[in-house]
Amino acid sequence: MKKKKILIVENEFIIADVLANILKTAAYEVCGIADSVKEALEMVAEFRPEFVLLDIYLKGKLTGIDLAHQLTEMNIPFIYISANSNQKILEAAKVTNPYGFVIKPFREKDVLIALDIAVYRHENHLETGTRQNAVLQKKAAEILSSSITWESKILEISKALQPYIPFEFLSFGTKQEDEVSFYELCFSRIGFDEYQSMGCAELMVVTNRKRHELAALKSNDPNNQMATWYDEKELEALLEKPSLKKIYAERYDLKSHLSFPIPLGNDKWCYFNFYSRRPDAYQADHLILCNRLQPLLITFMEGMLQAPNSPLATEVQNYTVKHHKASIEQPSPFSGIIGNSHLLLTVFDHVIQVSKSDSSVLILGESGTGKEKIAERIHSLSLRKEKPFVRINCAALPTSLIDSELFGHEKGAFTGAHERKIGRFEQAHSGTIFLDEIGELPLESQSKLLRVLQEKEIERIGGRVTIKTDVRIIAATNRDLDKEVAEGRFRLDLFYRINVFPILMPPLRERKEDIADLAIHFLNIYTRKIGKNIRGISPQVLQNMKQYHWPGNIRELENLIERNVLLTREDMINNMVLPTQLEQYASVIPTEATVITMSEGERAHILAALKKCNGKIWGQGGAASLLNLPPTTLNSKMKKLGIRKDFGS
Ligand SMILES: Nc1ncnc2c1ncn2[C@@H]1O[C@H](COP(=O)(O)OP(=O)(O)OP(=O)(O)O)[C@@H](O)[C@H]1O
Repeated sequence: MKKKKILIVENEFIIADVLANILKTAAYEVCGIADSVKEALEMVAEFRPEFVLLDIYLKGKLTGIDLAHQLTEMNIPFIYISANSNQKILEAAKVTNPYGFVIKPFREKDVLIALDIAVYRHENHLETGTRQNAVLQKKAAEILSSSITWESKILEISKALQPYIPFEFLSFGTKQEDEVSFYELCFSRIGFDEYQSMGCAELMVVTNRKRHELAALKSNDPNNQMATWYDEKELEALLEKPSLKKIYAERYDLKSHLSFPIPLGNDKWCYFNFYSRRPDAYQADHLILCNRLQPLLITFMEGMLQAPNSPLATEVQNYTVKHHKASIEQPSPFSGIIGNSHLLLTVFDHVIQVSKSDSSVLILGESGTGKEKIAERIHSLSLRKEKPFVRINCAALPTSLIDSELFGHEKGAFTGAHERKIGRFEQAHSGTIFLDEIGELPLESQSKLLRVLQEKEIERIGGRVTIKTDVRIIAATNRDLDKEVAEGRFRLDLFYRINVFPILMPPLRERKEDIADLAIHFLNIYTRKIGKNIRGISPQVLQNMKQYHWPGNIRELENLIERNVLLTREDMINNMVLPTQLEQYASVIPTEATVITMSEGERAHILAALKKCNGKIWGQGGAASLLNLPPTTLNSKMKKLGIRKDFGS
């Protein structure tokens, strides 16, 4: 095997020397030792290391964290080796997404295991990248050769990008050349595979503006020539002036943005402008991805220039887009998993992205958010779908039985082992094992599990032979594993090994738009099961359900619907007792003991804030900042609650 080239960035000579010796003995190639960011960058340029081990404090003003950001942009993986325990610095280091973290003083073993895990994770990352490119290339060729309309082709390529660059809204357009020409095509995501399209004609109707007015607004947008991302704050700053982007952001409640320009030759440019409702959907990683995808998209757009009726080649002014909704031709891979909120759609995108690979997946989220459901779906969409899916709940087994449950035992291995037992890993051979509640696994079993993951072989308890296993790992936990690692209850090396592809399940209170659909879904299930004829749930009950905070998430909602189906005597659920949150509102609304609904409480709260700010919403001293809400969210809440800007209602 080729020796991996490693650069050490460490200002303490003795430690650097010890590290170099450890690495050389383990057959790594140390291509240099730098003691400052400046020197490190020179060595990176000269030797192109495959990995960097870096300390946080170095010679000079710049730190290892500054270097880490640059390494990310150059796509060079790194591991921190540091004695720093300052929480703020550790947080800043974590944001740079290292491949590992070794704490000083370290043992030889710590460094080698961290490197081993980092190499595994990076290879996984590269494999995913190569696969992504191959998949996209194939997809782009299929789209180009298909006989669908021009705008459908743009939609299809945007959809193909969705798993890699997530968006709830996308505008595709050309650079604004003059005051008259104007070309924009927008897609708003309304379901997993459902998008609503808008062309120039619709934009004119929706915004109540003429073409030249839209053109003037668009000319206020910056013409980036490189992919650029904007988080919530940066987007707010970008949208201070009236512009087309501002209209989109306000109308669709968009919080972050990534502009991805594609050069078409002769100083012509087109743009894929991605927007998300999440404030932090785009990061530096996306710029690397854009860089990688740009050649592919240039080829695609060149193909599109040749396509019949290409608005890029013909007179743009004559072009209008028919309003259409993307049709769903195939059954959704997520049927049975209810919800259309953008947070859940992001989870679906991640599932699609990871399911075909063999990467380990770590599903994080509160209890009852659907982690197991997602784990099953990853398996059923994977190439292992015909093979076993074996679930084990690490919290449900007594410590003494975990090892024999996971790895099996031989007859007579311990008192009570009357028969040979095949463990779950063996049962899952060539399939998937789902380690639920992995955060509960005792430390001793964690070491054994790590060994199995590294060596891909197991030994039954009391057995002498090693058995090869080929098992894909999906783990889930509702614990904060970072904290568990920090407090010594979870092994750092195991954490890095399983945390290759994290998927975060949103709590129900953050996707309230899914509550009504879920409630109806469970109502249908339980009326059928229990044999009652209940037509629906009253709007008022649904409204109250939306105000509730659902600590038990979907499981709690499911149980509540089941109970209400049992209890209801009418043909409609008109009453539902929910644990109240009224105490929370009591301090906000100083009325007598009058019971008010949640929306009344929200309305009173907003009105009070508007009054205090004299009706000002945006900027400093505005109601939005007082309520700690983005102004766009406050605006849409006001619209929903029927509060006018002059704060009448
Ligand atoms: N989006 C969804 N649509 C329909 N049913 C769902 C959805 N998400 C979860 N459920 C249902 O909610 C219940 C809880 O889901 P699940 O067991 O997957 O959650 P979990 O996060 O694994 O919980 P725990 O951490 O407690 O094990 C299950 O009955 C599951 O079928």
